[in-house]
Amino acid sequence: MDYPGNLFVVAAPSGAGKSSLVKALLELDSHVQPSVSHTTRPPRGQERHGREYFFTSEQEFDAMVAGNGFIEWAHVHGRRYGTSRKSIEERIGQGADVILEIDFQGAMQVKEAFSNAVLIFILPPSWEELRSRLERRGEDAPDVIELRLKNAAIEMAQAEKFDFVIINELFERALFDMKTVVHAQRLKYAAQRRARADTFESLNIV
Ligand SMILES: Nc1ncnc2c1ncn2[C@@H]1O[C@H](COP(=O)(O)OP(=O)(O)OP(=O)(O)O)[C@@H](O)[C@H]1O
Ligand SMILES: Nc1nc2c(ncn2[C@@H]2O[C@H](COP(=O)(O)O)[C@@H](O)[C@H]2O)c(=O)[nH]1
Repeated sequence: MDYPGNLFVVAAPSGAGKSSLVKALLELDSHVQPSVSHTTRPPRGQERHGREYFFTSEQEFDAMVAGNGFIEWAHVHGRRYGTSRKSIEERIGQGADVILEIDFQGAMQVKEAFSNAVLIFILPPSWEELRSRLERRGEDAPDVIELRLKNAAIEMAQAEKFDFVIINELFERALFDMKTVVHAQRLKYAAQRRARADTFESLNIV
């Protein structure tokens, strides 16, 4: 199905900075809307239901899976996370651009279902910096940080399957790269739609 809005998917190992980059992009570009995922993990710190995530029970999550309620879902760091089908299809159907912050397994599922989706992978500049960002963030217990670093190796091996890879060393540089990808996709999509409309017109197809 062809939707008028664009779908952007941002994945990265935990701590690489994807939430910070997406937040900054949303502040600069009011046409891009965030997606709020469902998760079975408990809230951290100041997180609120419906803002960072919809925090759901295992049973609620099972029911959404059974009802085909997710465009993608995956086990990540021992919990389940998923993106609501209804919310995404409604918004891109109305012409909004939606950005998903999800893991690589989910990103691959999105590309299968939405071939026009643009997949962006964020890499940290080094392992030392990734560890230090997770530690400085101060939101995860040491054993959780170790698990996230272990999973990071598996996740980073998937980077080459993405359309774009951005290295988040200098934050402003990485943000500029992400903005460029978003704008380029809009221009490309608009040009494709115009070319198709022109062809239809010249062939007298309504
Ligand atoms: N370019 C950067 N330089 C230095 N610190 C950064 C940079 N980008 C992000 N950070 C910091 O690194 C930490 C991790 O960033 P963030 O929470 O955005 O990561 P994430 O990839 O979204 O992680 P998760 O998947 O666990 O949510 C935060 O404290 C953030 O302020
Ligand atoms: N496949 C999906 N992955 C998701 C989704 N929402 C978030 N995530 C990823 O989970 C990890 C951990 O997130 P955290 O908030 O617990 O630190 C991170 O890589 C997210 O990108 C989703 O809907 N689907």
